Amino acid sequence: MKVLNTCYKLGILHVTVYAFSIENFNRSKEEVDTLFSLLRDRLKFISEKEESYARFNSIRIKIIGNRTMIPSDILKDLEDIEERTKNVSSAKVLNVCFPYTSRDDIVHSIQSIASQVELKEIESNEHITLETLTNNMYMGPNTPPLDILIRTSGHTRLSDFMLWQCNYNCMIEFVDTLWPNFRAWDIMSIIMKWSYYRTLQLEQQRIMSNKKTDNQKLSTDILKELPPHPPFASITQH
Ligand SMILES: CC(C)=CCC/C(C)=C/CC/C(C)=C/COP(=O)(O)OP(=O)(O)O
Repeated sequence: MKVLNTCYKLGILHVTVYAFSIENFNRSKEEVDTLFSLLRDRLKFISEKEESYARFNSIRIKIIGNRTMIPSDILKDLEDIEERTKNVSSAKVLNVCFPYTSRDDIVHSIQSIASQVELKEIESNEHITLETLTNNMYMGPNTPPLDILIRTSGHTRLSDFMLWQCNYNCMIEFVDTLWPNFRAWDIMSIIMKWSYYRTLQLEQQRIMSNKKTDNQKLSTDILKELPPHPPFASITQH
């Protein structure tokens, strides 16, 4: 909640967490059963304690992923939370990926498009476009672009998370911190870093559009005009 609140306070209204991957079903039955029973307890707690629920009340919670894989009692509780938070007045969204993998998301998107049109129309290719694929992902249409993807725990792999959404400008940040130790400051330092690089990028674009000189001179000019490296860079390098 602290990380989430920091994001919302800094104006990041869409936050997505990878709660459980489809691959996680391959862990031992004992581990999967334990995780699901933890989830059952937690869901019961959220539903029973109005006070706890109220903390979530201004946040729209969406379940992103393959619902056919969720046990029916858990799915019912999750959809109940989705329903109760669907019309919240604020624009804050928490996407919970459960159970999810990007490749399943992409297959689901294509299947969803195929179910909407005749097979012979699909053959003409006009229905499979960047836009239709994006709009039919589990996140649904009108989802803002992904700006920052953070992988905790020191692993430098994405474990099949948001591959489609990692577009040209997305910053991917790998941190050594384990998720239970991840604090508001960790998210703040990453956002400051992103904000610096984004400013840099926009500044480069501005300078490029203002200058009509040769490329060699252009890169020297840009270097001279850019702001100095931020003091917080050393903090993000553990
Ligand atoms: C109550 C509840 C549902 C708890 C879920 C806890 C849990 C298993 C979280 C996993 C989160 C996740 C999908 C991490 C991806 O990396 P990974 O470590 O799974 O990927 P890897 O296989 O690439 O290491």
